[in-house]
Amino acid sequence: MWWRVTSLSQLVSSSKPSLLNQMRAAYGLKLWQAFSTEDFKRAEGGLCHPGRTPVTTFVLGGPGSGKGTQCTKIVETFGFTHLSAGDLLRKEISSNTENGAMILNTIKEGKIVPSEVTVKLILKAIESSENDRFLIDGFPRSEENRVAYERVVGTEPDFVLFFDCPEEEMVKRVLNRNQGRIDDNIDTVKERLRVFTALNLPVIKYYSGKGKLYKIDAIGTEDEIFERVLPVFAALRPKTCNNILQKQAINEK
Ligand SMILES: Nc1ncnc2c1ncn2[C@@H]1O[C@H](COP(=O)(O)OP(=O)(O)O)[C@@H](O)[C@H]1O
Ligand SMILES: O=c1ccn([C@@H]2O[C@H](COP(=O)(O)OP(=O)(O)O)[C@@H](O)[C@H]2O)c(=O)[nH]1
Ligand SMILES: [Mg+2]
Repeated sequence: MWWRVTSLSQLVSSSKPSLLNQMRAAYGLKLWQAFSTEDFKRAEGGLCHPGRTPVTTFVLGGPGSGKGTQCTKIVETFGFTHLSAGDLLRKEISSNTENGAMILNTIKEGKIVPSEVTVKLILKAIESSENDRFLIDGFPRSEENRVAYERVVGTEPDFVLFFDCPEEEMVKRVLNRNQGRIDDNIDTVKERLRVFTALNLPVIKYYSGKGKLYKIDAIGTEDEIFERVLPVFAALRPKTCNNILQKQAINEK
Protein backbone atom coordinates (compact mmCIF):
# COMPACT_ATOMS: atom_id res chain seq x y z
CA MET A 1 0.00 0.00 0.00
CA TRP A 2 1.43 3.32 -1.08
CA TRP A 3 0.28 5.18 2.02
CA ARG A 4 2.35 3.12 4.35
CA VAL A 5 5.98 3.99 4.88
CA THR A 6 7.75 1.41 2.80
CA SER A 7 11.40 1.80 3.63
CA LEU A 8 12.74 0.63 6.96
CA SER A 9 15.57 3.14 6.84
CA GLN A 10 13.00 5.90 6.52
CA LEU A 11 11.07 4.50 9.40
CA VAL A 12 13.96 4.64 11.80
CA SER A 13 15.86 7.55 10.35
CA SER A 14 14.52 10.23 12.68
CA SER A 15 16.92 11.00 15.51
CA LYS A 16 14.50 9.61 18.10
CA PRO A 17 12.23 6.94 16.60
CA SER A 18 8.83 6.84 18.25
CA LEU A 19 7.54 3.67 19.83
CA LEU A 20 4.97 3.70 17.09
CA ASN A 21 7.57 3.62 14.34
CA GLN A 22 9.53 0.89 16.08
CA MET A 23 6.37 -1.22 16.31
CA ARG A 24 5.62 -0.60 12.68
CA ALA A 25 9.12 -1.62 11.67
CA ALA A 26 9.04 -4.71 13.87
CA TYR A 27 5.58 -5.99 13.02
CA GLY A 28 4.78 -4.38 9.68
CA LEU A 29 1.69 -2.83 11.21
CA LYS A 30 -0.43 -0.24 9.56
CA LEU A 31 -0.59 2.97 11.53
CA TRP A 32 -4.14 2.58 12.76
CA GLN A 33 -3.37 -0.93 13.98
CA ALA A 34 -0.26 0.21 15.76
CA PHE A 35 -1.24 3.05 17.98
CA SER A 36 -2.71 2.85 21.42
CA THR A 37 -3.70 5.96 23.37
CA GLU A 38 -0.17 6.21 24.70
CA ASP A 39 1.40 5.88 21.26
CA PHE A 40 -1.05 8.38 19.86
CA LYS A 41 0.24 11.04 22.22
CA ARG A 42 3.80 10.27 21.23
CA ALA A 43 3.41 9.64 17.52
CA GLU A 44 5.71 11.80 15.45
CA GLY A 45 3.82 11.39 12.23
CA GLY A 46 5.64 11.22 8.95
CA LEU A 47 3.45 8.94 6.86
CA CYS A 48 4.83 9.33 3.42
CA HIS A 49 5.68 7.51 0.28
CA PRO A 50 8.61 8.41 -1.88
CA GLY A 51 7.50 9.92 -5.15
CA ARG A 52 3.78 9.68 -4.46
CA THR A 53 1.80 12.23 -2.52
CA PRO A 54 -1.92 11.92 -1.95
CA VAL A 55 -4.19 14.88 -2.59
CA THR A 56 -6.12 15.54 0.60
CA THR A 57 -8.96 18.02 0.90
CA PHE A 58 -10.76 18.87 4.11
CA VAL A 59 -14.43 19.78 3.60
CA LEU A 60 -15.75 22.03 6.33
CA GLY A 61 -18.95 23.93 7.13
CA GLY A 62 -21.67 23.96 9.74
CA PRO A 63 -24.28 21.23 10.14
CA GLY A 64 -26.53 21.17 7.07
CA SER A 65 -24.30 23.46 5.02
CA GLY A 66 -24.22 20.82 2.24
CA LYS A 67 -20.81 19.19 2.75
CA GLY A 68 -21.97 15.64 2.09
CA THR A 69 -24.10 16.62 -0.88
CA GLN A 70 -21.24 18.44 -2.60
CA CYS A 71 -18.75 15.68 -1.75
CA THR A 72 -20.93 13.22 -3.67
CA LYS A 73 -20.74 15.47 -6.72
CA ILE A 74 -16.97 15.95 -6.38
CA VAL A 75 -16.51 12.17 -6.19
CA GLU A 76 -18.61 11.64 -9.34
CA THR A 77 -16.65 14.23 -11.31
CA PHE A 78 -13.12 14.05 -9.99
CA GLY A 79 -12.75 10.51 -8.63
CA PHE A 80 -11.93 11.39 -5.05
CA THR A 81 -12.66 8.96 -2.22
CA HIS A 82 -15.19 10.49 0.18
CA LEU A 83 -14.41 9.93 3.86
CA SER A 84 -17.15 11.41 6.02
CA ALA A 85 -15.90 11.50 9.61
CA GLY A 86 -19.52 11.50 10.82
CA ASP A 87 -20.32 8.39 8.74
CA LEU A 88 -17.22 6.59 10.06
CA LEU A 89 -18.30 7.39 13.62
CA ARG A 90 -21.90 6.30 12.97
CA LYS A 91 -20.58 3.01 11.58
CA GLU A 92 -18.78 2.45 14.89
CA ILE A 93 -22.10 2.90 16.70
CA SER A 94 -23.97 0.47 14.47
CA SER A 95 -21.17 -2.11 14.71
CA ASN A 96 -21.37 -2.03 18.52
CA THR A 97 -17.66 -1.42 18.89
CA GLU A 98 -16.09 -0.63 22.26
CA ASN A 99 -16.41 3.11 21.62
CA GLY A 100 -19.92 2.85 20.20
CA ALA A 101 -21.82 4.00 23.30
CA MET A 102 -19.44 6.91 23.94
CA ILE A 103 -19.70 8.04 20.30
CA LEU A 104 -23.49 7.81 20.37
CA ASN A 105 -23.71 10.00 23.49
CA THR A 106 -21.25 12.52 22.10
CA ILE A 107 -23.15 12.85 18.82
CA LYS A 108 -26.48 13.05 20.65
CA GLU A 109 -25.13 15.96 22.67
CA GLY A 110 -23.67 17.70 19.63
CA LYS A 111 -20.15 17.56 21.06
CA ILE A 112 -16.89 16.37 19.46
CA VAL A 113 -15.62 12.80 19.74
CA PRO A 114 -12.03 12.53 21.09
CA SER A 115 -9.43 13.09 18.37
CA GLU A 116 -7.69 9.77 18.83
CA VAL A 117 -10.89 7.88 17.94
CA THR A 118 -11.67 9.92 14.84
CA VAL A 119 -8.10 10.15 13.53
CA LYS A 120 -7.72 6.41 13.89
CA LEU A 121 -10.88 5.77 11.85
CA ILE A 122 -9.79 8.20 9.13
CA LEU A 123 -6.34 6.63 8.87
CA LYS A 124 -7.81 3.16 8.72
CA ALA A 125 -10.06 4.23 5.87
CA ILE A 126 -7.20 5.90 3.99
CA GLU A 127 -4.95 2.91 4.42
CA SER A 128 -7.55 0.52 3.09
CA SER A 129 -8.05 2.58 -0.06
CA GLU A 130 -6.12 2.28 -3.29
CA ASN A 131 -7.02 5.83 -4.23
CA ASP A 132 -4.59 8.72 -3.89
CA ARG A 133 -7.08 11.55 -3.47
CA PHE A 134 -9.32 11.99 -0.48
CA LEU A 135 -12.12 14.28 0.62
CA ILE A 136 -12.20 14.32 4.39
CA ASP A 137 -15.68 15.59 5.18
CA GLY A 138 -16.60 17.15 8.54
CA PHE A 139 -13.09 16.93 10.00
CA PRO A 140 -11.16 18.55 11.67
CA ARG A 141 -13.84 20.03 13.87
CA SER A 142 -11.49 21.71 16.33
CA GLU A 143 -7.91 22.91 16.56
CA GLU A 144 -7.22 19.88 18.74
CA ASN A 145 -8.53 17.60 15.93
CA ARG A 146 -6.36 19.43 13.41
CA VAL A 147 -3.18 19.20 15.45
CA ALA A 148 -3.79 15.51 16.22
CA TYR A 149 -4.30 14.68 12.52
CA GLU A 150 -1.23 16.59 11.42
CA ARG A 151 0.90 15.04 14.14
CA VAL A 152 -0.11 11.50 13.28
CA VAL A 153 -0.32 11.79 9.50
CA GLY A 154 2.59 14.20 9.19
CA THR A 155 1.02 16.28 6.41
CA GLU A 156 -1.41 19.15 5.99
CA PRO A 157 -4.32 19.04 3.55
CA ASP A 158 -3.61 20.40 0.08
CA PHE A 159 -6.59 22.68 0.39
CA VAL A 160 -9.75 23.20 2.40
CA LEU A 161 -13.30 23.85 1.23
CA PHE A 162 -15.57 25.84 3.52
CA PHE A 163 -19.30 25.88 2.77
CA ASP A 164 -20.48 29.17 4.14
CA CYS A 165 -24.17 29.05 5.01
CA PRO A 166 -26.40 31.23 7.23
CA GLU A 167 -27.50 29.54 10.46
CA GLU A 168 -31.19 29.85 9.65
CA GLU A 169 -30.72 27.92 6.40
CA MET A 170 -28.57 25.25 8.10
CA VAL A 171 -31.22 24.66 10.76
CA LYS A 172 -33.92 24.37 8.10
CA ARG A 173 -31.92 21.83 6.09
CA VAL A 174 -30.97 19.72 9.11
CA LEU A 175 -34.54 19.54 10.38
CA ASN A 176 -35.70 18.47 6.91
CA ARG A 177 -32.88 15.97 6.35
CA ASN A 178 -35.03 12.94 7.16
CA GLN A 179 -32.24 10.40 7.55
CA GLY A 180 -33.33 9.35 11.03
CA ARG A 181 -30.23 10.85 12.61
CA ILE A 182 -30.27 11.16 16.38
CA ASP A 183 -28.67 14.64 16.20
CA ASP A 184 -31.09 16.14 13.67
CA ASN A 185 -33.34 17.81 16.23
CA ILE A 186 -33.57 21.43 17.28
CA ASP A 187 -31.81 21.10 20.67
CA THR A 188 -28.80 19.21 19.29
CA VAL A 189 -28.59 21.46 16.26
CA LYS A 190 -28.36 24.54 18.49
CA GLU A 191 -25.47 22.96 20.36
CA ARG A 192 -23.78 21.88 17.12
CA LEU A 193 -23.96 25.43 15.84
CA ARG A 194 -22.46 26.71 19.09
CA VAL A 195 -19.65 24.12 18.86
CA PHE A 196 -19.12 25.00 15.19
CA THR A 197 -18.65 28.70 15.99
CA ALA A 198 -16.50 28.13 19.05
CA LEU A 199 -14.27 25.28 17.84
CA ASN A 200 -14.51 24.84 14.06
CA LEU A 201 -14.29 28.47 12.93
CA PRO A 202 -10.77 28.76 14.41
CA VAL A 203 -9.69 25.84 12.17
CA ILE A 204 -11.21 27.61 9.17
CA LYS A 205 -9.36 30.80 10.11
CA TYR A 206 -6.13 28.85 10.48
CA TYR A 207 -6.32 27.50 6.92
CA SER A 208 -7.39 30.88 5.61
CA GLY A 209 -4.21 32.34 7.11
CA LYS A 210 -2.21 29.66 5.30
CA GLY A 211 -3.82 30.53 1.96
CA LYS A 212 -5.42 27.07 1.70
CA LEU A 213 -9.06 28.00 2.22
CA TYR A 214 -11.69 28.12 -0.53
CA LYS A 215 -14.84 29.72 0.85
CA ILE A 216 -17.94 28.70 -1.10
CA ASP A 217 -21.28 30.49 -0.82
CA ALA A 218 -23.58 27.60 0.14
CA ILE A 219 -26.86 29.31 -0.75
CA GLY A 220 -28.48 28.22 -4.01
CA THR A 221 -29.39 24.97 -5.67
CA GLU A 222 -27.05 22.00 -5.33
CA ASP A 223 -25.98 22.47 -8.96
CA GLU A 224 -25.37 26.19 -8.55
CA ILE A 225 -23.13 25.48 -5.58
CA PHE A 226 -21.26 22.77 -7.46
CA GLU A 227 -20.54 25.31 -10.22
CA ARG A 228 -18.71 27.32 -7.54
CA VAL A 229 -16.79 24.23 -6.41
CA LEU A 230 -15.61 23.20 -9.87
CA PRO A 231 -12.93 25.89 -10.36
CA VAL A 232 -11.21 24.83 -7.15
CA PHE A 233 -10.62 21.35 -8.56
CA ALA A 234 -9.99 22.55 -12.11
CA ALA A 235 -6.84 24.21 -10.77
CA LEU A 236 -5.62 20.74 -9.75
CA ARG A 237 -6.55 19.17 -13.07
CA PRO A 238 -3.15 17.86 -14.19
CA LYS A 239 -2.58 16.13 -10.89
CA THR A 240 -6.01 14.93 -9.92
CA CYS A 241 -7.87 14.24 -13.12
CA ASN A 242 -5.53 11.99 -15.07
CA ASN A 243 -7.77 8.94 -14.81
CA ILE A 244 -10.84 10.84 -15.88
CA LEU A 245 -9.01 12.42 -18.80
CA GLN A 246 -7.61 9.03 -19.84
CA LYS A 247 -11.09 7.46 -19.69
CA GLN A 248 -12.51 10.33 -21.73
CA ALA A 249 -9.75 9.96 -24.31
CA ILE A 250 -10.44 6.21 -24.63
CA ASN A 251 -14.19 6.80 -24.97
CA GLU A 252 -13.67 9.48 -27.60
CA LYS A 253 -11.48 7.23 -29.80
N1 LIG B 1 -28.13 23.61 -1.92
C1 LIG B 1 -29.06 23.01 -1.17
N2 LIG B 1 -30.29 23.55 -1.03
C2 LIG B 1 -31.22 22.96 -0.26
N3 LIG B 1 -31.02 21.81 0.43
C3 LIG B 1 -29.82 21.24 0.33
C4 LIG B 1 -28.78 21.80 -0.45
N4 LIG B 1 -27.68 21.01 -0.36
C5 LIG B 1 -28.02 20.00 0.47
N5 LIG B 1 -29.29 20.13 0.87
C6 LIG B 1 -30.05 19.24 1.78
O1 LIG B 1 -29.75 19.69 3.11
C7 LIG B 1 -29.55 18.59 3.98
C8 LIG B 1 -28.14 18.66 4.55
O2 LIG B 1 -27.21 18.44 3.52
P1 LIG B 1 -25.86 17.62 3.80
O3 LIG B 1 -25.15 17.48 2.49
O4 LIG B 1 -26.18 16.38 4.55
O5 LIG B 1 -25.11 18.68 4.73
P2 LIG B 1 -23.91 18.48 5.76
O6 LIG B 1 -23.16 17.25 5.37
O7 LIG B 1 -23.09 19.72 5.65
O8 LIG B 1 -24.57 18.36 7.10
C9 LIG B 1 -29.82 17.33 3.15
O9 LIG B 1 -31.16 16.93 3.35
C10 LIG B 1 -29.60 17.80 1.71
O10 LIG B 1 -30.38 17.06 0.79
O1 LIG C 1 -14.66 14.71 13.12
C1 LIG C 1 -15.79 14.56 13.61
C2 LIG C 1 -16.96 14.44 12.82
C3 LIG C 1 -18.16 14.28 13.44
N1 LIG C 1 -18.25 14.22 14.80
C4 LIG C 1 -19.54 14.01 15.47
O2 LIG C 1 -20.51 13.55 14.55
C5 LIG C 1 -21.58 14.48 14.45
C6 LIG C 1 -22.15 14.46 13.05
O3 LIG C 1 -21.13 14.83 12.15
P1 LIG C 1 -21.42 14.95 10.59
O4 LIG C 1 -20.20 15.48 9.94
O5 LIG C 1 -21.97 13.66 10.08
O6 LIG C 1 -22.57 16.04 10.59
P2 LIG C 1 -22.93 17.11 9.48
O7 LIG C 1 -22.11 18.36 9.77
O8 LIG C 1 -22.62 16.53 8.17
O9 LIG C 1 -24.40 17.36 9.70
C7 LIG C 1 -21.00 15.81 14.94
O10 LIG C 1 -21.96 16.73 15.40
C8 LIG C 1 -20.08 15.32 16.06
O11 LIG C 1 -20.82 15.01 17.21
C9 LIG C 1 -17.12 14.34 15.57
O12 LIG C 1 -17.20 14.31 16.78
N2 LIG C 1 -15.92 14.50 14.96
MG1 LIG D 1 -22.60 15.56 6.47
